[in-house]
Parts: sequence; structure tokens; C-alpha cells
Amino acid sequence: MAPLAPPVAAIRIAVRRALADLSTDGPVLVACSGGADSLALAAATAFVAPRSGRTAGLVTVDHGLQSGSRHRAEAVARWAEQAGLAPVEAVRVEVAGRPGGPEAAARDARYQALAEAARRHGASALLTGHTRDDQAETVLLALARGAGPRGLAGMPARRDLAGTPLVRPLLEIGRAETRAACAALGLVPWDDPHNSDPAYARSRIRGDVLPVLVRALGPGVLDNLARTAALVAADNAVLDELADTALSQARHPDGGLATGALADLAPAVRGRVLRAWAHELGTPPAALSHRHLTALDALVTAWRGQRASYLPGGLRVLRRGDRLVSEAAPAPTCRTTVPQATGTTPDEAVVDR
Ligand SMILES: Nc1ncnc2c1ncn2[C@@H]1O[C@H](COP(=O)(O)OP(=O)(O)OP(=O)(O)O)[C@@H](O)[C@H]1O
Repeated sequence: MAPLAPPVAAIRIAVRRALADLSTDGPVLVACSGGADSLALAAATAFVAPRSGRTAGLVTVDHGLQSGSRHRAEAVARWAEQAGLAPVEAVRVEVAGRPGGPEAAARDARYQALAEAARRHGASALLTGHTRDDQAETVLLALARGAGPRGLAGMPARRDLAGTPLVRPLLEIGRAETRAACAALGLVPWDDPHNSDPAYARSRIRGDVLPVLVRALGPGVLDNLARTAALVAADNAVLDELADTALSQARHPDGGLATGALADLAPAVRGRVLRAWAHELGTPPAALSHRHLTALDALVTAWRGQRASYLPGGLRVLRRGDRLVSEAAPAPTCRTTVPQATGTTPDEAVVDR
């Protein structure tokens, strides 16, 4: 018997570890584009799942944005069936008409379709093929955009996607390894032209920036960036817990938050409390910028009778005596009359893919 190629073995071990933490109710579903990362993940899952008493299926999403995308989705689905994965689905989504740029709209449609497929099949988890390289790119992008610790923590190995755990087993595996694993298994991955399209910041990080860093600082830079993400994520978990407690203690009996309790908090905790409160009020997480939070913070720490702070989601927050209170923002009649706390920097938004 030919020896097992090391990248194939490494990916199987990573998948086995990720599956060990999951419920055995329902199949795990691999989200597979047909690219090297998710193809290697799907092949490893097809091998590992039955050997650990599980079923594993695959979902591939056709965004309908490139010619031949239906053909690609069908080819991925055919391969999955013959690899022993079941259930297998190729889902077509409509990207047009969604908010945001084309990349964000496609991502939105994809995750919605993946969540719906997971629900349809009662999946115990959805697995995606994000690698250590994706993580390094995410951290660099976050750094370059001035993100806070939430952004610098990169993508979590596990998060919730509309009630289904979304798990990333390959965050410690390099992209070179997924390519090598595909080659060793005789699999021909699909190359997404978007991945090398310089119109996208992530492609420029991937194609231009990271190679320069690796040349200048050595190949360890990828591992190091991913390690930074893991270290920051661990600190975030503690700060988030502190903020959780602080939020419940800052609730004012008459509604809203008590400014005195907020003022006593360390800035890192207060920022998290205000962020969590804004989410609770209905502000979409991705729309909340650093400037919104700074304006909220100023109502507590730099109070000089200023007017309301406006939040995305049609809300405004005012200071009333010793409370921060929220109310629906009146519809703007003229742009210049509404003091808007704007800002495109995603602050600490998770730069999730
Ligand atoms: N069309 C798709 N259908 C199903 N899952 C997808 C699709 N596109 C992306 N994914 C999932 O999201 C992950 C990240 O995709 P992305 O395109 O951002 O990265 P990538 O490094 O190019 O991954 P891959 O090599 O798997 O295409 C993929 O590994 C896969 O699990």
C-alpha cells in the first residue's frame, strides 16, 4: 500500500479533531466550492466521518455569477456522491438585489443557503474550508482597516450560523497543504477567478502583500499571524464575559443604562458593553462603526449636554440625567439637519468570510 501523503494525513487528523466535539445527531455538511481548500476538506470528511460513526454530506452553492457556474456545482455534487457523501445538494442562489457590494451580497446569499440546507437536513454542523492562510489574510486586513480586538481575533474555529454550528477544521492547515492533498488524492480543484482578481482587497493581500511578508520575514509569518488571532480571541473571551456581567449591572431600573455604572468601567469593557447594548437595541452588528461607539462613549465620559447619537438601524441614543436611553430616530427630512455618527471602518466587526 502506498504511504499516506502527509498533507492528507494532517487534514484527516484536523477533521477528526473537529468532529469529536460535535453532536452525532444528523449529518455534518461540508460547504464545498470545489476549490482546493473545501475539496480537501470534503475528501477528508468523507474518509473520517464513517469511521467515527457519523454521516457526512455536502452542499455546494451556485451563485450564478460566472458562466459555467452551474456546470461547476453539478460536477462538485457528482464527485461528492461518488465519494460516498450523502446528502448532497447543489443550491442555486439569487445574488442580485441584496445589499452591499457584489462580494458581500454573494457571501450573504451563500451563508443563507448553507443555513437553510443545514436546517433541511437536521445537520449537526456545517464545515467550511477556511485555512490558516485565510486566517492570516483576515488578520492583516483587519489590522490595515484599524479594527479592534474583535477583528484581530480573525475567524473563530466555531460559531453559530442560524442555529447550526459553523465549524472551521482547517484553520491550522496551510493552503499549500490543501493543494498538495488534492494532488495526492488525484482531485482537480476549481480555481475561483475572484481569488486572484486584484479588484478585491483580499486578493491583493493574498497575491501581493503576503508573498512580500513571507519573503522579508520568512514563512513563519503565516503561522504567527494566525497565532496572534488565537491569542487575541482568548483575551476577547474573557473581556466579553466581564462585559456581559457589567451590562446586567449597568441596567437602570427606569430603563436604559446607568451612566454612573458605565463611567466606572475600564474603557475596554465599557466599549463592549455599549456594543452589546447597541446590538440588543437592533443595530446590525456589521453596520456599527468605531465612530458610533465613540459617540456613545462620549455621552458617558465627555458629557457636555450634546445631542443624541444616531445608530444604524434607525435608532438614536440620548442622555437623560443619569441614564442612556434609546428611541426610534425621526426620519431625516434633510441630510444636513441630522447629526449622523458615520464611519465606514468596521471597528471591531468580525471580518468573517
Ligand atoms: N460556492 C460555494 N459553495 C459552498 N461553499 C462555499 C462556496 N464558496 C465558499 N464556500 C465555503 O466557504 C469557504 C471559504 O471560501 P472562500 O472562497 O472565501 O475561500 P477559498 O480559500 O477560496 O476556499 P476554497 O478553496 O474552498 O474555494 C470554502 O472553503 C467553503 O467551505
